[in-house]
Amino acid sequence: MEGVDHLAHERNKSEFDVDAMKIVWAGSPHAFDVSDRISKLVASDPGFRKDNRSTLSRKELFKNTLRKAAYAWKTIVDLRLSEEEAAKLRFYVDEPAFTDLHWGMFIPAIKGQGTEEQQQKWLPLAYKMQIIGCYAQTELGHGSNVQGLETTATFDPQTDEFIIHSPTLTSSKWWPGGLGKVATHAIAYARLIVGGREHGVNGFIVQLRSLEDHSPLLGITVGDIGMKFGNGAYNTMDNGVLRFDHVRIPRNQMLMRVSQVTCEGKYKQSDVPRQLVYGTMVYVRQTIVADASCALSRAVCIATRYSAVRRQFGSQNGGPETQVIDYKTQQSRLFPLLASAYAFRFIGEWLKWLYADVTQRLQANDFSTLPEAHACTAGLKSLTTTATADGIEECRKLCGGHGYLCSSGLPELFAVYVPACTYEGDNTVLLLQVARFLMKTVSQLGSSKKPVGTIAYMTRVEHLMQCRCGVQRGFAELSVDLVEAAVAHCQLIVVSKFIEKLQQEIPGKGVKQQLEVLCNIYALFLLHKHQGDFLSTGCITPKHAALANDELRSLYSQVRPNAIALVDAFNYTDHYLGSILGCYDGNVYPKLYEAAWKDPLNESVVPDGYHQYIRPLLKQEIRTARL
Ligand SMILES: CCCCCCCC/C=C\CCCCCCCCCCC/C=C/C(=O)SCCNC(=O)CCNC(=O)[C@H](O)C(C)(C)COP(=O)(O)OP(=O)(O)OC[C@H]1O[C@@H](n2cnc3c(N)ncnc32)[C@H](O)[C@@H]1OP(=O)(O)O
Ligand SMILES: Cc1cc2nc3c(=O)[nH]c(=O)nc-3n(C[C@H](O)[C@H](O)[C@H](O)COP(=O)(O)OP(=O)(O)OC[C@H]3O[C@@H](n4cnc5c(N)ncnc54)[C@H](O)[C@@H]3O)c2cc1C
Repeated sequence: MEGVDHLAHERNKSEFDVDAMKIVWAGSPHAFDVSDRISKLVASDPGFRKDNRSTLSRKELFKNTLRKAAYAWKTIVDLRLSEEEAAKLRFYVDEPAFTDLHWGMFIPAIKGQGTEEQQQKWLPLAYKMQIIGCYAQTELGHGSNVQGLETTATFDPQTDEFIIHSPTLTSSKWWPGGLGKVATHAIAYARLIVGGREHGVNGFIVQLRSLEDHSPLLGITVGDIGMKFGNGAYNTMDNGVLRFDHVRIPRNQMLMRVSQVTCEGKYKQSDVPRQLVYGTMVYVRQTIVADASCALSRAVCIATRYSAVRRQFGSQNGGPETQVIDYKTQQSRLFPLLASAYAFRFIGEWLKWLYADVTQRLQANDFSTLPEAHACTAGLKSLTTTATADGIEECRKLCGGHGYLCSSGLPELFAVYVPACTYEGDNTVLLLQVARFLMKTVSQLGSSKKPVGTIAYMTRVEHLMQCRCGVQRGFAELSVDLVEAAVAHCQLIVVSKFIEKLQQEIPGKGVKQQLEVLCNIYALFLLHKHQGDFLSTGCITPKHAALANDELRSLYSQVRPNAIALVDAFNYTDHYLGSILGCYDGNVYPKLYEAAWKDPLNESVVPDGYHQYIRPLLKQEIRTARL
């Protein structure tokens, strides 16, 4: 039935003020207002239609993305949207594009690693999109090992230029988004060579394509690396390959905040740490953490609404069957994900604060919190993206067979999201960085350097002092355990920050109580999942483990009447969700039925290929049967 809210009875059950929860989710009344306005603007504009992505060929898909990006830019300019509104527009347009790398990495790299002069020259062009940039770091042979990159940038004092060169096949740049077909410029990372001496990897602004006709400049070979996982999904992005054949660029196109090369060919290092060359990655990891809650909450919203619509078994005297959301097993898989979505929302907020704080300190030449910021961004990026990718897949399974249909929105969401476990640092490689930071902290326990911030708890964990000799046995040998320790450390941060959030004043009837329930679910579910570790280390007794389990069951019952309202609080439009199973009104079956008939395969009753392949088969069977 059109216009009927099939989930109204669920909404009526809720015990808290959903509008107040929407503000908590958005971060502030202002953030809610911007998000609400822009999401409706995108949803109501046919120019941002996205329901046909999975049926387009790669070429059609890519051209459509170019159109959308241009249309989005025109909307931003025509409506004079603020930076915050433009970022929201990008979010709700919901289509990875070259613009992500331009705004998300190229511009931040110039801001973070360029001198004042370089920023003044390049940023105005980039802000107006008169040049389009990408971030070309990864090569065919090396991604994680940044120091292993092979591209060279050799200074030529005769001409005051750098010669950028790809000496081997494996030095070809490989993966950068936006590079394949669009970017006019790249921040290319290369080994700096001055006067025959190497000075590590640095970033260089290199023009790739003509600003007149888009053809590659002399010495540049560039193209797309090909189809990626899933239909639609990340194939809207032109991840590229790039080779340099002795490409010359002016000296002042080396990003010179961290180190400089003079026209006489002198190499100088600033008094800022070399690791700032990696600063753009820290920035993006922080944004990826903030984004994880969006992707997970979207999947959870779909699975929760559908679980309330779907009924299987349990009919009594001809009455309705049981809603699958009422099965305890369904709740035990779904509600921890709902709790995780909220937990990641708050950890994303906190990390944003931490990043702003470290940025401010760096500007004042205080580098003391950089290692912690690196460990937090790396570790939380790893934790939240792994949990989100796994969570989206679990939501697909929670939706049974219909979850496997593209119209559920879940296959594409998974395919778009899962590379987040790899890009901006492979998740295991990043956890090893956290482990290294933790072990460094352990080695300093007992010295005058007291751990602060997220590692302050270490002074209270006495047995860590005894661990020190164990780690000396070899980091690599113990790396599997160290990675587990790194995850545990990051989980502790997530739980602590959720608890801290609850210590703040949170207005709205019942809102805080709901968040307390979710926080307890998040923490107790972890305890339950890892009870073997907790028991074997004597942190809990079997009685504690059993109590935790009982408490979890009770918490799930408390969430149940509020589940639909808790996902309504994400305030997602049907356009953004892109899912028949997750539609607001819960009118799933008629919509699924209608959508099936719109599939291109159903355009004709008899399929193309019938005369060529089906009919001859059938005729052959008849002949065989007659024999
Ligand atoms: C539709 C159109 C709309 C238009 C709308 C327009 C408006 C739009 C507005 C906004 C849109 C914005 C959208 C943004 C979205 C962004 C999308 C992003 C997409 C992502 C695409 C992907 C990009 C990439 O993948 S880029 C490549 C990333 N590569 C990696 O991450 C490589 C991983 N490897 C490393 O990071 C390192 O090599 C390493 C850390 C693993 C090891 O490095 P190494 O040099 O070997 O270092 P090591 O010896 O281990 O350590 C030396 C010491 O340095 C410390 N350290 C390491 N890294 C860092 C760091 N980053 N910061 C600080 N310190 C670091 C390390 O701990 C060591 O310290 P110690 O004290 O010596 O122990
Ligand atoms: C969709 C997508 C978009 C991307 N966009 C960009 C971009 O815009 N710009 C850009 O420069 N790059 C980009 N990349 C590249 C990306 O950053 C790298 O792929 C990523 O950093 C992982 O590096 P790798 O491919 O070298 O993996 P590898 O390091 O080869 O990883 C392979 C395996 O080895 C393991 N491994 C590696 N090193 C260690 C170690 N020290 N100890 C233990 N295990 C280890 C890993 O855990 C993994 O299991 C993109 C990648 C993808 C998938």
